Amino acid sequence: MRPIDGLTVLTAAEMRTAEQASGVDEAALMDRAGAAIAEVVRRIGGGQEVLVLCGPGNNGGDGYVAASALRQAGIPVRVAALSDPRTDLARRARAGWAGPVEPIAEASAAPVLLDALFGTGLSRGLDEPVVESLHALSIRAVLTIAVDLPSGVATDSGALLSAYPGAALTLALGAPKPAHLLLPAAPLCGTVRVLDIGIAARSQASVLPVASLRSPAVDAHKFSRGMVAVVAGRMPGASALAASAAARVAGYVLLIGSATDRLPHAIVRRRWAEDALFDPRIGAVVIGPGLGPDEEARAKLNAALASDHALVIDGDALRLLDPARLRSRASPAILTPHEGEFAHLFPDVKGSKIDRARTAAGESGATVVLKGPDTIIAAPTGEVRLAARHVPWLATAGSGDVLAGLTGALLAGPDTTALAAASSAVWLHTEAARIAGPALIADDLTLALPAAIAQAGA
Ligand SMILES: NC(=O)C1=CN([C@@H]2O[C@H](COP(=O)(O)OP(=O)(O)OC[C@H]3O[C@@H](n4cnc5c(N)ncnc54)[C@H](O)[C@@H]3O)[C@@H](O)[C@H]2O)[C@H](O)CC1
Ligand SMILES: [K+]
Repeated sequence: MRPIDGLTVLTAAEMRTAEQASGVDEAALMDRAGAAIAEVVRRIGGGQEVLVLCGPGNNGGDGYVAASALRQAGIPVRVAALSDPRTDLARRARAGWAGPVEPIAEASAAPVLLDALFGTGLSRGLDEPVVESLHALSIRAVLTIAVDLPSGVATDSGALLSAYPGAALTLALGAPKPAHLLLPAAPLCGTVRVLDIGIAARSQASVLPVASLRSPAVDAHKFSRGMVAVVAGRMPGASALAASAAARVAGYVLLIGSATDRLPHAIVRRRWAEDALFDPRIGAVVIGPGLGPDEEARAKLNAALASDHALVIDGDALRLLDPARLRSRASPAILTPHEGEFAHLFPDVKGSKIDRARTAAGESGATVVLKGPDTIIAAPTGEVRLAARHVPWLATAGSGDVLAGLTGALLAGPDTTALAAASSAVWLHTEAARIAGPALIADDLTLALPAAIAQAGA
């Protein structure tokens, strides 16, 4: 049983391909899955009675195998089914279960509820009477565990096809799926752990790994650690937050055109001028936090786009940007839109959150950080990282400005890529929020960054 950080994420179709490519007989895979599920249930169920709910497909098949293994281990276990099994594999698993099978509507509750109704094959919402039984049994259970996925969530989009009571634990088979990470499904999964069933998972998507940062090299100097220019605008507090966050990572932070001097003294200030960005030592420019919507903002964005620098484009600058202008630039760009900004930037891009982020990155040639409780980072290559953790306290003014500054600082650093910089920034941002704790304000995030950076190994 493994935590999901850094693991490859598979869609339902990719899971089927991986299963076929594994060379392992399908029945053997189901036996492994069922045995692994039973082992976890036995360990954490404390010997209490288990009720296994089995659906008609192979998710139900996993349930029958797990029930048989639990019974063999001496755990009291009952099985309730929706209908007879409909796949050969599930029929085989059902045949291996020596006990009775109750109709789900008549089943009485047990302290441990194992939901093996539907997995990756769910194609529509569960029938209403089934939803009602599931809720009634879950309310009376002490512990609800979902096999592979909570029954009712769409594997690839995380959409909720029918109401689900919520599991404490979801045991993902072989690999995490998008629904384990995307809203609204993700919180209904509870803790997600992966059971290894001997499948090699390959795809371009993975769960955001724990950031891995190195301390500065022994011979580091401030410029070799990275120099960031933060372009200020009409609301100086926002760029001050971005610069303050950047200063925790970069060796040198230049704040350009800011009207506030309420800043750490470590941040160097300069007036805005047409040539303000003409400094070859600049490793990345952050533009957007507090920039404003006016002509001056437009001129600053034009200057940033005309420069050779790597860019982090956030906030107000996303309202002014034509993403087509990024295509001709040689240096990387990172866009950090929330859903509203994304819709403004890419009005024709539709699909699941993963599809949209990936298409936008492919079209613009930029790395796209589509922010939200289920932040997704997509690179133009099609690579995608899905954030696994979220701290709701991050929904506060200035939080995005801190992320933009942090992203710029990491992008300006040595030996990195836009995808790596954005990934580490998102991880550090959440970790700083976790450390700052409830009722945080954005300023607290900058103060918590040293501890977050230490957690990332630096
Ligand atoms: N892929 C693997 O490596 C392994 C997967 N295992 C398990 O198998 C399921 C996927 O099984 P599948 O049979 O494809 O799908 P489901 O069990 O999710 O059920 C599909 C079944 O149900 C019908 N159906 C769909 N939606 C509904 C609905 N709302 N109401 C009624 N019926 C519905 C559909 O037509 C199918 O007949 C995967 O999640 C794993 O748990 C293996 O056992 C291990 C290897
Ligand atoms: K399930």
